[in-house]
Amino acid sequence: MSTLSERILGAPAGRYVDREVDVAFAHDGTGVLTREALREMGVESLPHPDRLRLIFDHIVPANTGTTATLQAELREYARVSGIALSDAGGGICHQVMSEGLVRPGMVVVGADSHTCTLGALGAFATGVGATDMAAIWASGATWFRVPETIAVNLAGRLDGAAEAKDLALAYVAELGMEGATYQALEFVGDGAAGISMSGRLTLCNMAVETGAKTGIFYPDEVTARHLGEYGLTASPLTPEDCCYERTLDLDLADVVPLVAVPHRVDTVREAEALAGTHLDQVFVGTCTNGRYEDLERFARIVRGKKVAVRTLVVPASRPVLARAIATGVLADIVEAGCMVAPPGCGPCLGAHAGVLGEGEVCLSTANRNFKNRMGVGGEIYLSSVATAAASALAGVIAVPEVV
Ligand SMILES: CC(C)[C@H](C(=O)O)[C@@H](O)C(=O)O
Ligand code: SF4
Repeated sequence: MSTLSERILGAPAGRYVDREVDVAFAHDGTGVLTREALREMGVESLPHPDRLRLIFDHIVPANTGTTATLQAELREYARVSGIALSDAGGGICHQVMSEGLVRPGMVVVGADSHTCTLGALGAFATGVGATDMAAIWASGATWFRVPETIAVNLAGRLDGAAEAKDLALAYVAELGMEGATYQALEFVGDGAAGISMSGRLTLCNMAVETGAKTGIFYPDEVTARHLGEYGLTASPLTPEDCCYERTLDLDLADVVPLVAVPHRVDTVREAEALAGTHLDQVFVGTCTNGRYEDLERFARIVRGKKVAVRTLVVPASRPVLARAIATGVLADIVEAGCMVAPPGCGPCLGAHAGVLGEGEVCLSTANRNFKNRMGVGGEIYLSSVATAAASALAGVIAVPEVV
């Protein structure tokens, strides 16, 4: 009787295993460092370039000459070494990978902490540092300590204005920022089946905010439907009754709109308690909440109205942007007075396009609200898309209505 991580890694929790890696990716930031580490290690050719990917997303388009030069060098490196490149504007690495590049049962590593997002597809997906990534690129394999698992047992259905992001904030608050260090979170229970792939990606995305190695869903009909869009298939797997370190029971019907307050992700309050809080900016996007389903929900709320505060919407990938254009969702967002920036991380980590000034307050749909993250002296509140949309219209934090 094993957890899904144990089944994929092929050994019981606590054991160290060497595993071939199915896909290993880095972005424009960590890619530069990975390239540098490979140079220092004297590695010239890579054994499996077909399993590697570079995805430009963190600072796109480049914001300075230095960034542009580094990106140009990395672009050239990808070309000569045969590594597939998703260039600026293609989207955020985790979103790009979720669009047909990851299948259940795969071992996926990314040089970015939110690689756990891809556990939504039933893969064992985790983040590593750039030096580890260089070793993986050089050898095609790495070691893992098979994690112990916490079951997040979901019952019922989300209702009212609550969405998967509120559930994510609820479990992060419950476990705390170190509550699952080096463990895996397995999302199980009847309630898991009712969560869309977009919602699952949001839930797994935030696993690392509890210190977890990964978050993971069992492949089921929702997974099969998602993969089917890319011509891929998946066999369903069901949880075995086993060996969890602990079980966190959550009733989805109890989840209400929540907001994480500065400067900790696990300091969460009901949106209602914060209603009226001053805002200078609303930011909708990121690997947490920049998918089509998110943009569509946002558009449904702001359609035919005008935002009352600076609002920035950043699609998570080019396909997300293209679909939002095709369906009219983007026009609704633009007509409501929002700015739209090219697919990528946007201002999530304070590098460009939407950085906060001293004392400015942002309500963001991202996953981290650490001090100074979006700009020195800025304050970040984290919420769902619906709460962000209601707040953008109100100009202050507001509770979303059921739509
Ligand atoms: C820049 C990068 C290494 C970082 C991460 O790994 O998470 C970033 O994506 C973030 O969200 O803080
Ligand atoms: S969107 Fe934000 S959290 Fe996600 S990878 Fe980019 S910087 Fe990191």
